[in-house]
Amino acid sequence: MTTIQWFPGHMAKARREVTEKLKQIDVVFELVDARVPLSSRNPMIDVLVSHKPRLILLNKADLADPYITEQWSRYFQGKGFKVISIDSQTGKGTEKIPTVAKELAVDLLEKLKAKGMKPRAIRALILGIPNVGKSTLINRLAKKKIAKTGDRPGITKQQQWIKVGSELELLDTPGILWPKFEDQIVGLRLAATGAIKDEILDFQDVAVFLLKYLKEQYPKPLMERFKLTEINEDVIELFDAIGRNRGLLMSGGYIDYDKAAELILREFRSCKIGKISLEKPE
Ligand SMILES: Nc1nc2c(ncn2[C@@H]2O[C@H](COP(=O)(O)OP(=O)(O)OP(=O)(O)O)[C@@H](O)[C@H]2O)c(=O)[nH]1
Repeated sequence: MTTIQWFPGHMAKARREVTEKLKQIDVVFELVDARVPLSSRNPMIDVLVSHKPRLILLNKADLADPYITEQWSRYFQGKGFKVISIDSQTGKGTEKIPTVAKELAVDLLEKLKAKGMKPRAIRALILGIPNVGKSTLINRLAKKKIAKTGDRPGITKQQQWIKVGSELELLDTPGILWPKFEDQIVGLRLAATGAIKDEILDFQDVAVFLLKYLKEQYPKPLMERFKLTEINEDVIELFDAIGRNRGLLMSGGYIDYDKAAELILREFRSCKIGKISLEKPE
């Protein structure tokens, strides 16, 4: 996971670097987390890449609620975007990317043709906030390990194009942009997915937020995973029940809330509670 601290200077620099990269490319692949598609978008993305055709990739779809991911696809399509839901780890869905990229660049290809030029490969850039899966997707499309997790704003390296089939080329370094910070709920959603480091937000707060959400939206999977006989309205009671059932006790028989919070977050992130989305379209 990234170590970037997004101070204003770093944001300005990331923005400059992305603007520089955009000059070389035809289409943008905006990568978001399918569990939190709006919270995991950069707040300035629409302004920054307004002049480029864009494909929205709902990544980590293997972890998200398929029914809600479908709703998100329709939501973004309704806003005029092309959308594909993908799992970059296994590659599921990624095979559709070259064809959709070509559809997006149709105007460009027409222009080249009109000028009597040969059609060339479409050039794409992957753009997203930290930890959303940019490197995993680049490696998947390249069919080998290319992107290092050390590729950070500020570390200059020779950029190269990766061939993805015969009609698509991908910049081997992604564009990294900062997440939204202004909204507490956005921060909690990002923290729950692991996009924000656990030291930044109190992880007990994050676990409480998650548990409140799960008890409202996913009571059945929650009960099954933690062998609960009922969903208690009081979150502390829920913590207690989970802690007791898993034997997370301190001396004196008190529940170890730190351990219980850690467990809830870990099991959510590793999909053990189920395929869960933390955000729904309005
Ligand atoms: N389950 C699942 N995990 C994924 C997927 N894509 C990426 N990951 C995991 O998410 C974590 C972050 O992936 P990276 O590819 O390092 O993300 P990044 O956007 O390059 O991150 P930064 O380098 O911090 O900007 C890793 O643990 C990946 O294995 C996916 O589609 N499904």
